[in-house]
Amino acid sequence: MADTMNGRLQVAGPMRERYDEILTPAALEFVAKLDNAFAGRRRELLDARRRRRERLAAGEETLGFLPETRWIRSDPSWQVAQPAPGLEDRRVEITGPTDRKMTVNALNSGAKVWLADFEDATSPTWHNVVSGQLNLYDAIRRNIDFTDRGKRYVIGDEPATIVARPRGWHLVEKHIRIDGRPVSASLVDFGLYFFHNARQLLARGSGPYFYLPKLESHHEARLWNDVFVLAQEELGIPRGSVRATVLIETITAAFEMDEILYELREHAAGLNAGRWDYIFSIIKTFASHGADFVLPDRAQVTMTVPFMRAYTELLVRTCHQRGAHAIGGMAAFIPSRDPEVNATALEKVRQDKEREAGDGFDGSWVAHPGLVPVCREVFDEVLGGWPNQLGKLREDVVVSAEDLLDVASAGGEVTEQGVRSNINVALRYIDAWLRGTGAAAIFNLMEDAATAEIARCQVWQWVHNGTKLTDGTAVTHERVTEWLDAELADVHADLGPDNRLAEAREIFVETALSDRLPSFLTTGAYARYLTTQN
Ligand SMILES: CC(=O)SCCNC(=O)CCNC(=O)[C@H](O)C(C)(C)COP(=O)(O)OP(=O)(O)OC[C@H]1O[C@@H](n2cnc3c(N)ncnc32)[C@H](O)[C@@H]1OP(=O)(O)O
Ligand SMILES: O=CC(=O)O
Ligand SMILES: [Mg+2]
Repeated sequence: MADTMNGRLQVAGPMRERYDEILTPAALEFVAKLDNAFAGRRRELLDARRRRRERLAAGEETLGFLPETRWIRSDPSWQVAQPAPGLEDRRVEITGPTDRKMTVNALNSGAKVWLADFEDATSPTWHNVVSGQLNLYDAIRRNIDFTDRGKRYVIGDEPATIVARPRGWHLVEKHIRIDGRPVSASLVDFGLYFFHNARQLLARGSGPYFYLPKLESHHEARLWNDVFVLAQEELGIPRGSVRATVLIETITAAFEMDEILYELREHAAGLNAGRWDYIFSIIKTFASHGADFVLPDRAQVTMTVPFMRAYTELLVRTCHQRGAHAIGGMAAFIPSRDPEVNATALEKVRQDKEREAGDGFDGSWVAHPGLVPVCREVFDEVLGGWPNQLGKLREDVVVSAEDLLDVASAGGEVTEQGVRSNINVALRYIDAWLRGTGAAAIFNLMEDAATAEIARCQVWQWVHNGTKLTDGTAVTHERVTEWLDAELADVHADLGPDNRLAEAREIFVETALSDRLPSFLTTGAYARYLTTQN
C-alpha cells in the first residue's frame, strides 16, 4: 500500500509493474486537490438526485422543462466554444475499453475520434483503471508498439483523436482513499488522465477532451465545468483547452440540454444521444408509475419509437442552435464471421446511421473497427465536402414534455421469451464484468453495462406491475425465480466451470427482485465484488 500527503491519501490497491508511473505523488496530490475542492458538492448533488428520484417515484414531482432556466433556453445569443483541433470533423467515432490492443486498434481504425472508455465498456477493476491510464499515457506519447501472437501493433500516421470517458458521478474508486474515504471515480479517471496528458496533448496539436456520462442535471454539468477550470489553473493550461461532450442519457438531462451546454459553454463540444442508458433511465424513473410506463421487450424499444425520436431530434436541434456537435449513439450490431449474420448486422448499422445522418447528427458511434467504413460512407454522403452539419438547424423540430414522456408510444408487448432473454443476457454480462470485461459480444450483439441495467430494471418493473405476457399470464416473483434458475443452468452449460455466475445470480436477485429498485447495479456490485485481487 502506497501513501502520500502525510498518510492522508492511501493507494489501497496493489502497485504492479509501472503503476508508479501513473500513481506518482504529484498526480495523486492533484487528484486530492480536486477531491478537496469538489467532493462535498458531488455528495450534495448525489443527494439531490436521490431526493428528486424519490419525489418522482412518489408522484410528488413531474418532469418538464425548468421554468427557472427559461431565460437560458430562450436567449439566442449564446454559443458554445468553437470546435477544438481534432474535433471539427466527428463523422465516425469508435468506442471501446482502454486495454492495450484495443487502444492501438481503435486509434488505427480510421475513425475520426476514439472514445477511450473507463465507463460503460470497462469493468472498473483496479487493473483496468490503472493499466487503462498507462495505455493512454503510452499511446499519446506514441510509445505503445508491441507484438502479440505474431501481429505487430503500432500506431499509424492518422490516429483518431482521443476523447476519454471517466466514470460517472455515482461511482467511487475504492483503491484510492483520502482519510479512509474512497475518492470519486470521476475525479480519479479525469484527474489522472488530465494531470499526465493535458500538456502533452496540447503540445501535439490536440487537447484534453472528455465525454461526460450519466449527468442528471445542469448542476452536475456546472460541477464538471468547475473541475475543468480548477484543473486548467493548477496545471497552468489556458482556460478553454478542455472540451467536453455530454451524454444525454437520462430522462432528466433530456429536459436540460440547453442548460447543460450553457454551464459548460466555454468547454462544451457537443451532446451525444446515449440511447441505452437513456432507456435504462426511463425504465428506472417510471418503474412504479403503472402500466402506461411499462416498456415492451427490450428488443422492441427501437430508435424509431416516437419518444426516442423526440429525444434525438430535440438533441440535434438544441446542439445546432448553439454551435455544438450532435453525435449519434450505438447500434448494438457487430460484425460476425458468419456471412449471413454479418450482412444483417451491417445493414442494421447502415439503417441506424442513415436515420441519424438524415436527422442532422454530425457523426455517430460504432463499437467495432469493422463498422467504421459503413458509418463513414453514410456520413460522407450527407456531409459532402463539409466536416459537420452544424448549419442544419432543424428549426422544424418542436418537442414537448409530453413527447419526451410518451413512453406508451413504444407500443409492443412483453413475452416470456423477452423476460428470459433479459435474465440470460444479464447473467452473461454480469459474469463477464465480474471477470474484468466490461463489453462483450453476446448473441451477436455488443452488450455493456447499460444492457445489464436495462435488463434487470425491466424485470423489476414487470414484476412490480404484474405485467401481463402475451399468453395472458402475469410476470411474478416466483416465475422469474424459476426462469432465473433455468437460464442460469443454460448459461452455466455454455460457460463451463470457470465462471462467476453464482455472484452474478446474487447481483441479479438483489437488483431485479428486491422490494426497492436499486439505482445502479454497478455501485453495489463494485463495492462487494471487484476486490483488489483484480
Ligand atoms: C452503451 C454504450 O456506452 S456503447 C459504448 C461502450 N461499448 C463499447 O465501447 C463496446 C466496444 N466494443 C467492444 O468492446 C468489442 O467490439 C466487443 C467486445 C463487442 C467484441 O470484441 P471482440 O470479440 O474482440 O471482436 P472481434 O473478435 O471481432 O475483434 C476483431 C479485432 O477488432 C478489435 N476490436 C474489436 N472491437 C474494437 C473496439 N471497439 N476498439 C478497438 N478494437 C476493437 C479486436 O481487438 C480484434 O483485434 P485483433 O484482430 O488485433 O485481435
Ligand atoms: O453510453 C451510451 C449509452 O447508450 O448508454
Ligand atoms: Mg451510457
